[in-house]
Amino acid sequence: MFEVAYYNPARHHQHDNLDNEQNYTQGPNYRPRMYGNAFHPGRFFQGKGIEGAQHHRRLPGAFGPASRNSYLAHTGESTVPLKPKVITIVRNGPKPRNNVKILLNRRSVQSFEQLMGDISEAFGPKWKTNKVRKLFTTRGREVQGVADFFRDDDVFIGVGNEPLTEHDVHEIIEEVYPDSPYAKNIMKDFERQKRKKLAQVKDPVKDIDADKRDSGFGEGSDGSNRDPDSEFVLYKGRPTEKGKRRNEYPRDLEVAMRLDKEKEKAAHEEKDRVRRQRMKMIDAERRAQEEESRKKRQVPDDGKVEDPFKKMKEQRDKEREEIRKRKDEERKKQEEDDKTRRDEERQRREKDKIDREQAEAAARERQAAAEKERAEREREKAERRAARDKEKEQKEQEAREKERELKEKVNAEKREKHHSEKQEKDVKETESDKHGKERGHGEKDDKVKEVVTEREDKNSEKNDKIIADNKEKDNKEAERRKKKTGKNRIVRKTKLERQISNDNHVLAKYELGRTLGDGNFAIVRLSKMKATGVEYAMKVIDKPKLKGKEHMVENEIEIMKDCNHPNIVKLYEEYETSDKIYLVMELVKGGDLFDAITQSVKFGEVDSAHMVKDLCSALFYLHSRIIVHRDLKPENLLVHRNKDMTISLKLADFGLAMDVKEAIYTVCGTPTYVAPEILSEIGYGLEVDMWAVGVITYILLCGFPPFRSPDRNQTELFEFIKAGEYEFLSPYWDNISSSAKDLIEHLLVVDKKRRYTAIDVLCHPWILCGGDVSGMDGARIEELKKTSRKELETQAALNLESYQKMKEKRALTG
Ligand SMILES: Nc1ncnc2c1ncn2[C@@H]1O[C@H](COP(=O)(O)OP(=O)(O)OP(=O)(O)O)[C@@H](O)[C@H]1O
Repeated sequence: MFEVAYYNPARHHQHDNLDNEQNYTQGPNYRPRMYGNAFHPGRFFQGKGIEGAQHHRRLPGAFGPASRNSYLAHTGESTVPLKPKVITIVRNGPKPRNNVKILLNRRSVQSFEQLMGDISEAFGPKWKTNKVRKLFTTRGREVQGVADFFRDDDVFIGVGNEPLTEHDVHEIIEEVYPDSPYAKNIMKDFERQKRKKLAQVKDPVKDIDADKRDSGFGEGSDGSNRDPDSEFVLYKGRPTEKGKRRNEYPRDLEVAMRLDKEKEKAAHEEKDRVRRQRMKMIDAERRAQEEESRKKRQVPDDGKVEDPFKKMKEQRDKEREEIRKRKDEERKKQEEDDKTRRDEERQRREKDKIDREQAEAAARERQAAAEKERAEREREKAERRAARDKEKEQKEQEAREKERELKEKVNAEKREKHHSEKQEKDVKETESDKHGKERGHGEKDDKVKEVVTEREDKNSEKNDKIIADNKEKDNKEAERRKKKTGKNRIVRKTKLERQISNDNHVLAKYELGRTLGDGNFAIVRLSKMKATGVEYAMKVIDKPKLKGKEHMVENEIEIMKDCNHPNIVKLYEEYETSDKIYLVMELVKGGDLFDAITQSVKFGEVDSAHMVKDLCSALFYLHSRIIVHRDLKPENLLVHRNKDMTISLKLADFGLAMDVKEAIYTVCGTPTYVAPEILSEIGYGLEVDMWAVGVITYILLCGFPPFRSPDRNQTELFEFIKAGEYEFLSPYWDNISSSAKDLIEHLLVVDKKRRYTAIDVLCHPWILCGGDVSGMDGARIEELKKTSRKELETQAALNLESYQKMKEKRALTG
């Protein structure tokens, strides 16, 4: 802290100058100011740069006496600028004007703005709404910085948004220096100069605008070319309510002071100018020297010695920057590439998806079209088949008619013959009677004649009785033969002999066991005759399922019951109930050949040859009776395992079998085994079975069929069959004998006339040698072939004869 020394020259004159004061500042509303204890030295305003301040808010005599410094400033005495000083701030505004005194310490002032804020605050609680925005000296200079406070002036005029007029300044000077003669002189001078200057100044606004940037303080205020009038620039304030600016200048007051100071300042300025010029020269000289030495040392332009580390660092930074840039570029490029790749990928996926969908749609359409076409074909086929079946039915009907007629004819002839024989006998008896009569019975002659005549008359009546008697005799004979052949020999019954029964009756006789297999219309079950304990295979046919195909079962039964061959499944009994037909058959325990192939995949040539021989033996038997099976396939060949572990086959399922009286056109069978002539619909016969033998033989030896469609396309398969296109695929056929292949080649022949018959097969060397021709002598084989053929042909003739006789006999017996 330091003490403030006050010097108040006005204090002694305050009462004396009241009138003058009034005269000088009065206006119509002038209110005389109270003087006296206007200054309170004990209170100072505390701010950052302000040591203390005394408020005088609208107190009478608000203006205290000016300090010595202020006085000296006006008298032109020099001051000590950086010492702490007390300054008076007069707030411009309506009278009485407020003022504050502030003790300023140059060192503790931080900024001009802060100081301005503190000054505003010093004017009391309403300072925020009535801020001091600018400060002027009593000479009209604007305070621009802190340094301005420490020059000659110690009284300043604080201005807010309101304008500061010349009149205001006059009033304030009068208030601050009420009794000073100097102030009066100033005013006079001011008026005089004003008049003079106003006359000289052509465009004051221009001058003011040019000069208002220069407050007259600080560095800029010492320019020698400056217009002296510019120092009178005052604060213009805001536009008036009417929007006009009040550009009024207190020049008159200041002119005198300015002129006084001008000379002094000019001298100072001249000194300064010379000094600065000298300094400039010295500075230029120094720079030149430095430049020279820098060049010598090759130092950089900034005048500093080049730092190698700094250079390295710069170099490194530069490199890093380049690397970073390069990486950025690479990254950007990579990102662009990735984006392009992703876009391409997405486009490709979308295209694929569209292609796939189109392909699927096209496939669906194709499939739908194919299905439609297939359905159409099936429909046409079914129509053709129905037509053929109808035709066949008619033919069969006709045949049955013929047969019945023939039977009737035969019966008539028989009856005729029998009748004539009887008559002959009667005649003979009559003759002997006649002889007897002649030998003593002559009286009876007339009676005999009567009897003969009577018999002749009753001939027709008796015929029926005789036929009935004969039938009875036949039945008795059959019964007798049955008893004679033993218990295991079951006499096969004719169709007429089918026992009409009920399920309970069958189940009372047979015990039904597990299912052995099933087909389209039937289920085959293991069964045991309760009385004997002998096992059979019981085929239980579902009649409702048969609807429309009853003739097939009739065929099957008709043919089976006439067959008696070791390689054909035997039929022993048949029962019919309201909804079922029971067929009691020979039991074959080894399952079917299909399962056997599935288990073994394929068979050796020896086993295969034996199986083919069995099959062809059965076919030889059937074919010699002119019966075609039409459904030869591994599923219908039952496997019988012999005690010596060899396999025998037994032919079953005669559902499609039939007598061949003429060419058959019915398309039937199983696709893999069907013969080309069935497909070509040119009419077929027994040969179709031999084609199937060829297919089965092929399968036995390699495990797969000769005609295959890779796409399981039946049309394609049939095309292969019709063309007879097959091959002995390597490596499967590499080790199979040419003899076996030769047999197959003679069976899978499209031309049915050139195709091997069952006799041909049974006489083929491969069959004759049991699948092993290696050790067989050629001549021996030829001899065997001949004898075998001869035997078979004879046998075939006998078979046919006996079959025909049997048929005839059956026809005769009704
Ligand atoms: N005598 C039998 N001994 C043992 N099993 C048999 C016998 N007969 C048939 N089977 C078994 O029953 C299955 C069906 O027999 P079968 O073929 O006679 O019936 P299906 O109804 O005529 O058949 P599909 O509908 O194929 O013509 C045969 O595949 C076989 O496995």
